[in-house]
Amino acid sequence: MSTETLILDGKAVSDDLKVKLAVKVEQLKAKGVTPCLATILVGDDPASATYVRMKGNACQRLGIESRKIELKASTTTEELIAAIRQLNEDSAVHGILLQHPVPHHIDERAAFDAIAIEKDVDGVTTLGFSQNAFGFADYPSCTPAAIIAIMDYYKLPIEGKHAVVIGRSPILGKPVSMMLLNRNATVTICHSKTNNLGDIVAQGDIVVAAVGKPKFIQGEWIKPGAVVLDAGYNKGNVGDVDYEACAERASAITPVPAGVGPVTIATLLKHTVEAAERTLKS
Ligand SMILES: Nc1nc2c(c(=O)[nH]1)N[C@@H](CN(C=O)c1ccc(C(=O)N[C@@H](CCC(=O)O)C(=O)O)cc1)CN2
Repeated sequence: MSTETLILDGKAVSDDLKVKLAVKVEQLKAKGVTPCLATILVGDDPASATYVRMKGNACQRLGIESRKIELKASTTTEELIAAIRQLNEDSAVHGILLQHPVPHHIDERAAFDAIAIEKDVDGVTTLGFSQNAFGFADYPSCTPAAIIAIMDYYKLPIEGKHAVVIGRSPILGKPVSMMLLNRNATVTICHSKTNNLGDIVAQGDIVVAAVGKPKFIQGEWIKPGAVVLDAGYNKGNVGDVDYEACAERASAITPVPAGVGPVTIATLLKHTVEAAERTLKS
């Protein structure tokens, strides 16, 4: 790795966010409101169970209530939607998180869209996505928001830069592309059918890896001085970026672990606290 390369420390960014959140949680509690996040886990995917547990633990550490809903793998779309509607109606619940992915037989889009917009702290509904695309979402999707938060924390410029996003998922590649566009970057979105991927990545001043394939982004693709953000969370805590090789050329890079991941969780907590604050205003 070049000695010049800045390691973008997600733990530092998330700790900074959490310090501010702890104050807000205390203020809310003094007013009789305990922020509450309901997490829904369907089935028994061990990685998903780990992520949900991490979210619950993070809530607990900050004094946010977390309510864990665990549904069996055979749950139908209708049953899942009924559970979500119950949480929509529960005034003690401020945010709802449905862990992705759900088992294949479930219509995940329909389930996401059953979440009331004011409780969509994970930014997964079609309406939330659209609001984010227009640039006025209360709760943009958490990993995209985490990527922007890391860039802002380190004062890395976005405006005028060419951002290359690899991945087009509805909770990551697409929303982060819109957020970068709304910050006046020129955005290229690449995906599994993109020809000459390496040549396109090599044009990026900012490279966001959200492809879901371990060590997929090669060092020789990276333009010298580019900022590399790795949103990958593959098995064994391996990112989408070949870290050592990319760090040789990048001016700044997020590691995995301790890069985008912790900020994603802190962002979810931030949105939950904001949702609780909004109930006092309405
Ligand atoms: N409904 C959602 N589902 C999923 C999302 C999401 O944002 N909303 N994102 C991913 C997984 N994910 C959160 O759910 C997630 C993955 C990894 C981490 C993280 O902090 N990882 C650590 C390493 C893990 C560890 O310490 O054991 C790190 O990078 O340092 C956070 C969130 C898919 N599903």
